[in-house]
Amino acid sequence: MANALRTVSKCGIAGLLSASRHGPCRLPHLLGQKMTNSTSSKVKVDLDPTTGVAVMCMQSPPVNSLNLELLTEFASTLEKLEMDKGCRGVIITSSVPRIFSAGLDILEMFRTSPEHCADFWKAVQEMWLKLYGSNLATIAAINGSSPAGGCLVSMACDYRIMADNPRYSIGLNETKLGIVAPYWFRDTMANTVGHRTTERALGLGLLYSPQEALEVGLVDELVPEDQVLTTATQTMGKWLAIDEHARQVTKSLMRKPTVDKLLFNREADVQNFVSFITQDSVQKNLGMYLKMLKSRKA
Ligand SMILES: CCCCC/C=C/C(=O)SCCNC(=O)CCNC(=O)[C@H](O)C(C)(C)COP(=O)(O)OP(=O)(O)OC[C@H]1O[C@@H](n2cnc3c(N)ncnc32)[C@H](O)[C@@H]1OP(=O)(O)O
Repeated sequence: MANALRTVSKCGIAGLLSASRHGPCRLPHLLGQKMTNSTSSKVKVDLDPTTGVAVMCMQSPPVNSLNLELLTEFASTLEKLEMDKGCRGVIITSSVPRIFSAGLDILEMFRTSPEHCADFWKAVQEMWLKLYGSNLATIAAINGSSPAGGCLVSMACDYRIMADNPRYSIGLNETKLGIVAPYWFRDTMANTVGHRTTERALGLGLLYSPQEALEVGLVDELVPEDQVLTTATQTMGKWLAIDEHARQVTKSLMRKPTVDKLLFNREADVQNFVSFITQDSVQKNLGMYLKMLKSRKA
């Protein structure tokens, strides 16, 4: 156990698990790797070496939809920060005006091959495992709308600060697309807002206004739009003031059972996703939803 707890500080909750079941955590080449500032095409990283706080900014216009490329970059960026001894906390935000993330990129799931759907879903799993299981203190600076997969990213952080703008919304609206949020989306929400609120939110595919999201506990704080990032930076100070080992082990105690559920069933979850999403009726629903998105513009 002592070894396992030491491993958690390098590899996150998934690392704790892989250390106990499968030997040391994956990607050993990243151990000790330093990451200061980087601008890959879809994720910009700015690590302040004096505070150890990195800002990870999604920059994939028009709506930061989580496609295979963005998901892969997101996960690998987070992994590098996790391994960087100079990094202790990450703030996740967006550079796209009015949008945090439009959620999973529907075009990755619409009329694509089963093989592509499987690759895409593995990338969604990987992003969530890395973020929900991260040892770093994580704060979502939600500076725009955040439906479905965008809400998942927010909920996977330790703390959520949202811009107080009634035009923005956040929630798991999958049923509105005629699709079903998988159990680990549900679990992440239930761990955040409780079972009954999740049941209602998922059943009705609710997108909450920031004020409603605050009332149900889906976000922790609302601030004026121009103060989202500064508030996130100040709040990060509080998380980093806690003894690091105590904070990490506590986070692991809270999240590990949820992480483990997926970690031990990844392949079955991929198969479930592929057989669900490739059904004609589901494809028809996605097609209608895409059409609706486009017709709103006309
Ligand atoms: C077992 C299955 C489980 C699967 C779990 C699924 C999880 C998901 O995340 S599914 C995705 C759910 N997302 C949504 O429902 C959001 C849809 N988008 C919107 O509501 C809006 O686009 C917006 C509020 C995010 C932004 O609105 P606005 O600024 O007015 O921008 P447009 O609507 O004009 O969008 C611009 C452009 O982007 C396309 N688009 C928007 N969202 C997506 C998306 N999630 N995937 C792919 N493409 C998206 C939209 O169609 C427009 O395209 P063009 O008309 O070609 O410009």
